[in-house]
Amino acid sequence: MPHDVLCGSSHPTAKMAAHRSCVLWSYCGRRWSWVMRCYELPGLRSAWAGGQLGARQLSQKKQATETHFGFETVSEEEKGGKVYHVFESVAKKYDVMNDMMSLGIHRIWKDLLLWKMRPFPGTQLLDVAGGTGDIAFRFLNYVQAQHKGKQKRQLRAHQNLSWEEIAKKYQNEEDPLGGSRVVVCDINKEMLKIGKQKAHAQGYKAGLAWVLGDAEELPFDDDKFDVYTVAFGIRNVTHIDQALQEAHRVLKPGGRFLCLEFSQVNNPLISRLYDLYSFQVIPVLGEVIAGDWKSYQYLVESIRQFPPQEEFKEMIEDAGFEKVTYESLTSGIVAIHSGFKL
Ligand SMILES: COc1cc(O)cc(C/C=C(\C)CC/C=C(\C)CC/C=C(\C)CC/C=C(\C)CC/C=C(\C)CC/C=C(\C)CC/C=C(\C)CC/C=C(\C)CC/C=C(\C)CCC=C(C)C)c1O
Ligand SMILES: C[S@@+](CC[C@H](N)C(=O)[O-])C[C@H]1O[C@@H](n2cnc3c(N)ncnc32)[C@H](O)[C@@H]1O
Repeated sequence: MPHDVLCGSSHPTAKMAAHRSCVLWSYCGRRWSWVMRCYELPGLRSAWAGGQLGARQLSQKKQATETHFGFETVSEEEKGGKVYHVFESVAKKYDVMNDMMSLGIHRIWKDLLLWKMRPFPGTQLLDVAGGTGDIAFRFLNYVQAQHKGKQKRQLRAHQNLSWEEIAKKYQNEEDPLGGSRVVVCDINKEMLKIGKQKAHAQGYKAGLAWVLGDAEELPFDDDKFDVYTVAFGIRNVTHIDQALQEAHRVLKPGGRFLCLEFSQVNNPLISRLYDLYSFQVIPVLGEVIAGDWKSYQYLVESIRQFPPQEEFKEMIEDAGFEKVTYESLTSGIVAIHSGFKL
């Protein structure tokens, strides 16, 4: 019964909670303890139990300072520190964990993000919550390959060049990226440290900068970037609406917002298997590979707290983006949302 009541509610927090309870119902069956945890969300328990105006007003006041960290209710001040600790703790094993958990599928999702972006020569990209640099490295590979292709086509077009002239053209090429640049911005020093080590080991140098910064308060001027990406990052931010407004602020008019994030699975059978896999396998892998069950428990819980495709689309529109669309991948395990600053 509470499930129906919550699903019918129009209050945003209740709507999100209703979504969560739907997810947990389908997974939990008769595991009442999990269902009860849904009602421990900010404000909901008192609104449900009290059912009186006073209690509701009180809970709404509480909502202003409380948020969630996975399935746990924490104060907004606490959340940032807890998220910081998670990524500080997993940084060294982050990349190997992603390959193990997804059997490499996360690489395909990240490639698809780049193919969707189709950066043009000279693109200025800001990759927020960029962590160990996966999106940035893909971007550099893409623009370098694109620039080489363009150079080859230009040379082929000049039929009568001597080999010396061709060699000279290659040697004089000052910028193999054709003016494109990427800034990786992340709040976590340890994640950036691993990213920089990877960049050094893999030979990425030009066109790449690492900046310590908060998605909610970006250390960049207005109208600076052509593209803003955030991959598996926005779910961890305390005030998602603020991060979206910051994305809008730093993009140039005409600039594009692209977000790759976990979303809602749309196939009931896959959803069941995915829930089983998430809750029974991922924390175990976290413990065995990274020696960190809790951080991977947080990962799977935070995925269930994140709004589904349509709701997140509306949040992006509320931040001022236009022509907002999304594409669900792998049955909705993840989705790529896109929007433009016009
Ligand atoms: C702390 O925060 C974080 C830390 C991080 O390291 C990363 C992130 C951000 C996240 C990423 C960058 C991506 C990370 C990727 C994932 C979280 C995984 C996403 C999951 C998938 C792509 C696989 C989805 C799985 C299914 C659709 C269900 C299929 C599952 C099964 C057939 C297994 C069902 C499980 C059970 C019945 C439970 C008992 C099973 C066992 C003990 C055997 C264990 C089996 C395996 C290890 C096989 C694993 C199978 C797959 C990966 C399936 C792949 C197939 C498909 C996609 C169809 C971050 O925030
Ligand atoms: C799951 S990782 C994603 C890393 C990378 N984008 C990828 O796709 O592999 C999430 C990242 O978000 C960062 N993060 C969390 N909260 C943040 C915030 N408020 N501002 C900037 N980065 C944040 C974490 O430090 C972490 O590096």
